[in-house]
Amino acid sequence: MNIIVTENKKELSQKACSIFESQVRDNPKSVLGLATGSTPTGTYEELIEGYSHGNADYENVKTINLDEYVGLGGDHPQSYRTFMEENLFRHVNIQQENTFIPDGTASELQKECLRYEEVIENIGPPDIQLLGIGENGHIGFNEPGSSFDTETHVVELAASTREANARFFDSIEDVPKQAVTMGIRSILKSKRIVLLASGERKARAIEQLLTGEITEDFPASALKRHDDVTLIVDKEAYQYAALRR
Ligand SMILES: O=P(O)(O)OC[C@H]1O[C@](O)(CO)[C@@H](O)[C@@H]1O
Repeated sequence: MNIIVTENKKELSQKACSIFESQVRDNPKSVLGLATGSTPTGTYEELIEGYSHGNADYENVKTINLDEYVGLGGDHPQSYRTFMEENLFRHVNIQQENTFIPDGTASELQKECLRYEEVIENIGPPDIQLLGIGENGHIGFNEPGSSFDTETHVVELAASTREANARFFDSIEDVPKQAVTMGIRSILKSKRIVLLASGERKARAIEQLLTGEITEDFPASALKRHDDVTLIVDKEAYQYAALRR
């Protein structure tokens, strides 16, 4: 795993942005795997800023997102579709029909999972996948204990994940209990992976990722089985790992 340690989240976001912009400049028809959560928002801000300076053209880019809450339609303020529209899509010249996110309101969720996996097969796999990491090591919504063999599937969210994400909702009761997420196997299909971690809150997870074993109890550890992963981590998130390396 290639590791880039930055001073702060701003620098982390700039590094991630420049990797994604290079990808799009090198291949204007790139397929980008995208993530939600608060960590990548800085990267999206940098991409929007870069777009305004002509750094990259998204006209022919396609995007595939990791996950969506079950029960939230694309127009729900907390859906990941809305998150992506607000944080990136509507600010660059990406075509709406080129953006793919699971449908959390599909009446038959199992069919939706199969359909989404076909999207990954047919449109993707992503040339590059952006990932955040949960405090418990989750990637996408693959919680500890998830099989490394899963493709897109429905998950029950861990209480800790619902608590962590409650800040985006009026109350914890409003946080959905399930999500549709790309599985670990789907994520590992990406050609390159860029994992971001920022802040003290992620320091234990990064320590475990870099010093622990590969285990389904810590989903992000599956990334060690991929041969092109870049971890961009700020000093705060790297602090415990730094002591042990
Ligand atoms: O970047 P954050 O908000 O800390 O979230 C970390 C991870 O948690 C999720 O938001 C899911 O809870 C992931 O999408 C994200 O990678």
